[in-house]
Amino acid sequence: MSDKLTEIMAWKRQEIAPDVRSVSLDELAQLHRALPSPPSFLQALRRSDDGLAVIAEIKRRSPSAGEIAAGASALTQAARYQSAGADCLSVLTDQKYFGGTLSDLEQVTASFRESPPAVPCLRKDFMVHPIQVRQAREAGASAILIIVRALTDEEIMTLHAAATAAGLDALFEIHSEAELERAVSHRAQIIGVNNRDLARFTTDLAISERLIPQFPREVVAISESGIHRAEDAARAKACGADAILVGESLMRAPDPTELLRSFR
Ligand SMILES: O=C(O)c1ccccc1NCC(=O)[C@H](O)[C@H](O)COP(=O)(O)O
Repeated sequence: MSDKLTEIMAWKRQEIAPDVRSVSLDELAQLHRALPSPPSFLQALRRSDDGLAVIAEIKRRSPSAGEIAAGASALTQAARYQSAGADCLSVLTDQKYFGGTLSDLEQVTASFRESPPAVPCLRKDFMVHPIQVRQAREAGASAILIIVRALTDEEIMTLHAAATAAGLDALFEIHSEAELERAVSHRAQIIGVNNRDLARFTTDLAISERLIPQFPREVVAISESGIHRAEDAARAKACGADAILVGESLMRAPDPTELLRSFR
């Protein structure tokens, strides 16, 4: 595992420790039945026009970029993405490294319920325990993130089962062939290639170009990170990506609608 990711994961385990308790699959299934069903993340990624789906990320800062949009309102940004026609949103809920909160996610999903269309939201955080899956479901998320390299197979199995019981999709994030193999062995339906090397903070779309053609046919393929312009999106599409996940360039764009259109 990379140094920064090791540091973030260690912090995350420490941060959630006070909230950790046993969370059964029954409890999550009951919660799922009690709450309104979130819109499907998986379905939104499978565009009927065969175009590239866009997952637009709300991200105020990051370890690699530093401040991106300090103090930006998650609600305002979500409304901009919604009117720009984003297929899904990714809402960073980690405070320490990314400046996000769970409350951002709650507010965004509530605003979509009040003013449709309800755009499916990924809880973008460093998941280590089913309690975070419960929080994600309560906050109105449609999906959670599973970073393959950061977790043991047992942890992945537990998180995946928890997500399924709670009615959430799981985005498996990978950066190598070995991680792809692990994601496939867990029957991942959605796999994202992170083009960012989390050790050196360089991004290289060639990682998507190498890995996505090796995906099983039925898996939804996402190219993540370092997508700034139409040509980057075209490269992702050309290697077989169904969707792209874009943070920094959309957060910095004076007009996300125009940039998002250019990606398609
Ligand atoms: O972005 C980082 O610096 C980072 C560092 C350590 C762990 C994860 C990190 N990023 C998470 C992401 O996956 C990106 O936010 C996402 O793919 C969007 O990337 P970008 O379009 O380049 O902002």
